[in-house]
Amino acid sequence: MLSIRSISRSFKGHQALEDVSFDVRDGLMTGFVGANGAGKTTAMRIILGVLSPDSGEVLVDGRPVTADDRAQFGYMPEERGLYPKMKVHEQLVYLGRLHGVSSARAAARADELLEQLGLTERRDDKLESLSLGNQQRAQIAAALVHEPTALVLDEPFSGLDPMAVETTLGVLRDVARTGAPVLFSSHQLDLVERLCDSLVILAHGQVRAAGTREQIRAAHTRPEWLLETDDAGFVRGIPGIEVIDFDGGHVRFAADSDAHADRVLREALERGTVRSFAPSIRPLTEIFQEVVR
Ligand SMILES: Nc1ncnc2c1ncn2[C@@H]1O[C@H](COP(=O)(O)OP(=O)(O)OP(=O)(O)O)[C@@H](O)[C@H]1O
Repeated sequence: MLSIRSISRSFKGHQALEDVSFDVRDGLMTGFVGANGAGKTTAMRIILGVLSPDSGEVLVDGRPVTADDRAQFGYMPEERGLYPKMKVHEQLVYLGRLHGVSSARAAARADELLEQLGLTERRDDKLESLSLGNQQRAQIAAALVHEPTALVLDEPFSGLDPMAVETTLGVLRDVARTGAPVLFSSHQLDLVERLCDSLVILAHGQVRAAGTREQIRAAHTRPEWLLETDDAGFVRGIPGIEVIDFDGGHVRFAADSDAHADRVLREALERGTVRSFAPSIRPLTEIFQEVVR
C-alpha cells in the first residue's frame, strides 16, 4: 500500500498541497480527481520522488519509501517523455533494461503489452510516426514494461478513443490484479465513477473526500429510493419517509431505514402496479461538485 501522509508543498508562496493524506491500496484502482490546478500532478511527482515535499512523507506498506522502491514503480508523467526517434519496441526494451529487467524479459513483456494495447503492427515504427492516441498507448506500455510494484499515471486516458480507453482499462486492471496499488488522475468523472474501486477528490490542494465509491456516496448522501407506480401520492402519508421529488406516478424519497422503504414497496404493491422500485444512486459528478466548492 502507498500512503501519503500530511504532505504540504508550496511554490513561491502558493500552497499547492496542504496537509494531504490518503492511501492507495494494493490491488485497487484509485482515481485521483480534482479541477485544474488542484494539486494532483504535484502529489504524483512527490510520490515518485521527482519533487520533494516541504513536509510530510510517502510510505510503502507503512515504512518510508526508498529509492529502490521508487525504481520499481511505474510512472506516466504529465509531460509525456519517450524518445520520438526511437522505435516503439526497441524503446520499451531499453526502458525495461533501465529498470533492471533482462533484455529477454523486457522484450517478452513489450511484445505482450503491444499486443494487449493493439500496437503490434507499429512495434518497429518510430514513436514520432504514431498518432497521438497511439503514442499515448506506447506511454502506457512504457510505464508497465518492468512489471511495476505500484503504478502512478497522470491522465492516462486523455486523448484515447473509447475503444482504447477500454483496452487500457483492461491492462491496468491486470496490473492491479497482481496486487499492485494503481493511482491515476482523470478529469473524466464518468470514467472514474465506472472504473475506480476507490477515489480521492482534491480541491485547492486539500483532500475533500477519499474512500471507496460507496463510502463517498454514503458520506455525502442520505439513502434515497425511486418508485414508479400508478399513483404515488400515498407515499407522503407514510411515517419515516421524506418525499424529495413527486410527479404523479413517480416519486423519489428518503427513508429513515430500509424497513421504512420496504413499507412503501409493500403498500404500493397492495395498491396497484409497481413499474419500478430501486435505490436512487447519486451520481459522483454531483457529489464532486458539492465537495470541491
Ligand atoms: N513547478 C511549479 N512552479 C510553480 N508553480 C507550480 C509548479 N508546479 C505546480 N505549480 C502550481 O501548483 C498548483 C497545482 O498544480 P498541479 O499541476 O499539481 O495541479 P493539477 O491538479 O495536476 O492540475 P491539472 O488538472 O491542470 O493538471 C497550481 O496552482 C500550479 O500552478
